[in-house]
Amino acid sequence: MLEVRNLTKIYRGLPAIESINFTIRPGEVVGYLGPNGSGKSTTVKIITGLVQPTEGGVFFQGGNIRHQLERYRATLGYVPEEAHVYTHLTGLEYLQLVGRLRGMSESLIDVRAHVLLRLWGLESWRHSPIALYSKGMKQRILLSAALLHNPSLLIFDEPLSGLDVVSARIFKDLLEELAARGKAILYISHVLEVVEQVCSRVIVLGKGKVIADETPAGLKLAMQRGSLEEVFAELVRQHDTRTTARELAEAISHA
Ligand SMILES: Nc1ncnc2c1ncn2[C@@H]1O[C@H](COP(=O)(O)OP(=O)(O)OP(=O)(O)O)[C@@H](O)[C@H]1O
Repeated sequence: MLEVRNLTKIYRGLPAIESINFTIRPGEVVGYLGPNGSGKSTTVKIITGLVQPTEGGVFFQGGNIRHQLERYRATLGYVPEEAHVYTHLTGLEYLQLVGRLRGMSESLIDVRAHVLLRLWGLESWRHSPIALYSKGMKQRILLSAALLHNPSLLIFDEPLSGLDVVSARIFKDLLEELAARGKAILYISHVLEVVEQVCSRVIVLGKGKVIADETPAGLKLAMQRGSLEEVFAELVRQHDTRTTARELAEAISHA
């Protein structure tokens, strides 16, 4: 469904990502992992059509997204890590705004918004400004906004951020339901324990390049490691974290 082909982005002469290739098929939940600065956000900005690549392209159902940006965006649901929400709007007004921007009919917006608000436990807050919502409530509104138009491609960047245990559980089960309904899902996160639970495949980035694209089980087997976290540490050759932690603690205790 989504094909990222030979994607390169150069900022000020330096590559943020270099020759990235991968596909996401319907029904797949693909984890996109990498250390800070490895190029995850840059890839997502290009996939969502916000930034143009220096080379390569993103193809949705065979066509380059640049030639069908509006139609493509209508099939895309995106939950960014740091969202700018109009906090003076109520939860219901925000969903109505998002639905109108996506060209949905008023009656469909009304039905879907009420169901989503009820299922996320936000019904009694629907007429309150988002400014009064807790972090987890805001996150549930963002998830609702991404799902409102029933997109076929979903991109979630740290979607569990701020969610309590029950909401996080609902979200993880929801991912399974959406995948079973043929959605293609890209899941960006540093929480590898969850990635291992929810992703059918993981792509690991290191310094702007894909260094692994495998199932979590395949990666663990190939690298003879017990958890995805150990595989990740090995792949990106993270330095000795214990020593760095000790040096940090010592640095602040010596004036
Ligand atoms: N607008 C920009 N101008 C210049 N350099 C940029 C720009 N955006 C990103 N970069 C650089 O590109 C590289 C990749 O950054 P990116 O934000 O994609 O990484 P990331 O994997 O999302 O990191 P994090 O996990 O910290 O969010 C970094 O070296 C970053 O400094």
